[in-house]
Amino acid sequence: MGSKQVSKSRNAAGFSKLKTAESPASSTTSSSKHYPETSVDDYSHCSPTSSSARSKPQLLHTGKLPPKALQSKENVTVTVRFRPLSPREISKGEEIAWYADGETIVRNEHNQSIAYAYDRVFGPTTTTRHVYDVAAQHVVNGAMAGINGTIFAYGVTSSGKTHTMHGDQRSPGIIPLAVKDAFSIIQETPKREFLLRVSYFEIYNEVVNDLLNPAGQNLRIREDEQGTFIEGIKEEVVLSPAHALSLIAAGEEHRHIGSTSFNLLSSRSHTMFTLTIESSPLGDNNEGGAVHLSQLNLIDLAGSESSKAATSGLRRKEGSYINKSLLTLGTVISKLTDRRANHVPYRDSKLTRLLQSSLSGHGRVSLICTLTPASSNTEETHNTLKFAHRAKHIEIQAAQNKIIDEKSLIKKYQYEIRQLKEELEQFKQGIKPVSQLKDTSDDNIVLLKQKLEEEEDAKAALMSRIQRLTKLILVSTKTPQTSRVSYRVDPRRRHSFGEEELAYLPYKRRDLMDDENLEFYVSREGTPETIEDAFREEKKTRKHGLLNWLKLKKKDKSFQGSSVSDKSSVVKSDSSPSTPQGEGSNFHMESRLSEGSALADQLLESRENKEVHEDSFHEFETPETRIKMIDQMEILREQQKILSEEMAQQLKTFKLLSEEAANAPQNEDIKAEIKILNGDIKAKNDQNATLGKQILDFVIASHDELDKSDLVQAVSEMRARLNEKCFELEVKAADNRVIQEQLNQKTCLCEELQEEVANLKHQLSDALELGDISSVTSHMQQSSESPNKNEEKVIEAQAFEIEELKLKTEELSELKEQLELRNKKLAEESSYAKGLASAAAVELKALSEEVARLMNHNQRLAADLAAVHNSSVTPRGKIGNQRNGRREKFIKRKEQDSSLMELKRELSMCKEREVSFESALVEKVQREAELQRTVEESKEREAYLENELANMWVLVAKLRRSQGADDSDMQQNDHIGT
Ligand SMILES: Nc1ncnc2c1ncn2[C@@H]1O[C@H](COP(=O)(O)OP(=O)(O)OP(=O)(O)O)[C@@H](O)[C@H]1O
Repeated sequence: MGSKQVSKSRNAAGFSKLKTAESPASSTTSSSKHYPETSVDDYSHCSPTSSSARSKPQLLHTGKLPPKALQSKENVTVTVRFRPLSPREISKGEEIAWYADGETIVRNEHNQSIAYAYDRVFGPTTTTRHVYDVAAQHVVNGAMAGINGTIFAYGVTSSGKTHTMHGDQRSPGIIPLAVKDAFSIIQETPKREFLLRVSYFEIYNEVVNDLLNPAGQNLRIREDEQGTFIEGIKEEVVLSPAHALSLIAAGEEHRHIGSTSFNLLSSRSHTMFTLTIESSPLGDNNEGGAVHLSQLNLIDLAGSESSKAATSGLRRKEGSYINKSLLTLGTVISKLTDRRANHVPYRDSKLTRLLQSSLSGHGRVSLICTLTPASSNTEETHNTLKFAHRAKHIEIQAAQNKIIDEKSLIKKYQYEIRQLKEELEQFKQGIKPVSQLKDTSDDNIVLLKQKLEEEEDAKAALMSRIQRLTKLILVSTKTPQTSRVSYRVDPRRRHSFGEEELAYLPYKRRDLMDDENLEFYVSREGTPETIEDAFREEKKTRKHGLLNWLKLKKKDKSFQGSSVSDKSSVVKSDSSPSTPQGEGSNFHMESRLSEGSALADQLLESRENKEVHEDSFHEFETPETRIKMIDQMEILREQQKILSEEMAQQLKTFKLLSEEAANAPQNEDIKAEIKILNGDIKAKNDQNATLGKQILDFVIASHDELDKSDLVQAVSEMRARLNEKCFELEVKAADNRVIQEQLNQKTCLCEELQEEVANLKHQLSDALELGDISSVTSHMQQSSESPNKNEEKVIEAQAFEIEELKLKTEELSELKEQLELRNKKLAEESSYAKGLASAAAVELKALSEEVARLMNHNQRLAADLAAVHNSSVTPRGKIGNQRNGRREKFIKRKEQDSSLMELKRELSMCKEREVSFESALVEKVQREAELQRTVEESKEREAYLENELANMWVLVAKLRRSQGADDSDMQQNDHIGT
């Protein structure tokens, strides 16, 4: 069984750099050079799909056609596959938003003018087998002929990618169909021999994990002059479709799958299954023939998730990684189709890094876009259609990779087989039959017998190695003459899966959560346990396919007691006699195993197989180990056969010797030979019995082990769930740690700022104490008293600088003092002016009151005067009295006039004083403003001086430090000097 670890495996480019391993199936280190050739010896040119697959899509609603230049080149094959509306969508009353209009057009139900054309559009009832024939078969054919190929499914979550790529037992997907087809092509190509190996990995949250080797986590993507590759990924040589499918099934166990609101078993990672194909012309003299090397990459992408998806925690994190990588894929495809773009961002995600060679290289690419017709997904479906439309314009050039380098793995094995055969031939010629050793003495006979045994051992080892290597190289069982058409394969090749192969496919993979189980899911929707349970149930159901098969096999064995290899022939597909690989799931049994197997050494084999046999009791948990079991059974049976053949030969010799002994009864040598031969035959008989027992034990033990496998599976499931929970917790813990760290950082920052403020305050107050300066300077002076003459000048300069700084500081301090004094004076003046102003204001107020009083008085007098004047106009009879009265009044009036004059004078004087007070007040206000300005200026000056002072402190500190460094240098120099 070819299980090996290789350190490197090329990616989609098909560039392979292989590394040594011990087992025959191991890859070898090689710097194989291969050159793409434009002449393609392809098995697919007669594919019915090729013509349609190469027509261009056109965006009908814009009326745009692809440029002419594009039409002349080969493009990515882009097909679109609708899935039916799911029962859940139907129950929700969803309607069809997009539909397949004929074989090449997708149209929008609500806006008929929006339509896209592709190489082929598959409706919801199309079978995966038909999708394979149209979208994948030509890529597989090319890969078998040395042209790299990549097939990938793209679409939103739950649109049917995994259904299309993996499928289930009722409807096998593109991957099993491609694997089956690859082996069929080998059967149909009798002129070449092939070596197939597989790798399987996932990209989960931007981390590459090996699905064939659980220890291979977080693998690195590396690049060299030949392209991108994954460092340390495991590659396994495969011998039959069942073997390859068993590896996928084992790998799927490790893939990240989780339940989302859209899909109960949603792929949370992108997976890439790579089949590496090497082939060379058949025959022993094929040294000159070029080896074809290619890779077939089968990719199941995780689905893009819309923002509508109500996810949280881990699922959201996964979703964002998935969306980001798919977005990058979209950007890369846009750039590849935009002739003006000079940079394609392949490196932005691991997915695009690994797809780089496929998208930009010399291989065939087929993109299958899966769609849900549901109206709730209209926008997402439209985006997928646009993505598919862009992808159609990527130009590719299919070319065959031919390796000229002798170090290709198949060449290496072929060379080794030749060498071993030659060695074996030499051995055969070197071993003399016992009957030729008549003249030798007894001692010599013992020695010769020993030598003979050793040679037999070596011969057996050689045989065993030849067998193993031969088993790895796959050849057609058909002779070139019986082949229908050499190098051409029937385009309508059909793949019927044997029971054994189907067992590796999920029984009913990822059925919609709304299928038969819909009610169960819907009725209790929202409760996490329910979803969990459903998820578990679903996973269990998925495994039942394999488990049932194993149980079935167990029964078969107990009833029939026949070997597994026999069983494989029972599994031969009678349903399709035209399908070569359907004729036997153990393809390797039809390889060149039988060639020269008659002389295998049973001793060595039985020793090796005893170990294998014992180990194998613990290896029934996975399909992979089951394959090992089948192989080991085969080996045991093969050994039994070889042993029987050898015993028959020895019996023949024994018969001859007995006849000789009867003719010459005196000949002791013959008797001795007979004795030895007898012993040998007995030993072989015992070994045969042991082998029989081992086979029986093997069958019995496998029964028990198969029962245990249920338990083992349950435990591994629990373990997987536990791991998932742990991972979730880890993610949460990591989030918490990040938040905690951020909080700590903020607190630290706050503390630092507070410290800085305190420091600045402190420095300012220190700077004000000038005494410090002198102490610093004196310290500097002290430390500057260095004996080192070389440094004297520097120290002097520094001392001078410090002196200067000191002077400047003093000057500044004086200036500051003066300014402070001036400030003080100005402040005093200002307060005095303010006092004056307020006094003036009070006086002004008093004066204005006085003025108001006088004016009132004036008015009263004026009123009196008017009254007097009125009364002076009287009759003549009263003239005498009146004359006296007039005089009195005249005198009175005169008096009043003079007092009025006086009042007026007083008033005008008051007014004058008021004006003068007012002008004095204005002057004072002006003066005050001036003083205020001066105060401001002084403050500014003061701030400036403080700043200067702080700068000087910084300078002083620097000088101090440099002085310290100089001192330590000097001390060091002194130290070195001493
Ligand atoms: N063509 C189809 N015919 C019938 N059922 C289909 C078809 N395509 C998908 N389905 C069903 O739809 C469901 C979701 O499909 P699947 O798991 O393949 O989606 P997906 O795109 O791989 O989702 P995710 O990206 O979440 O992994 C499954 O139950 C599947 O059986």
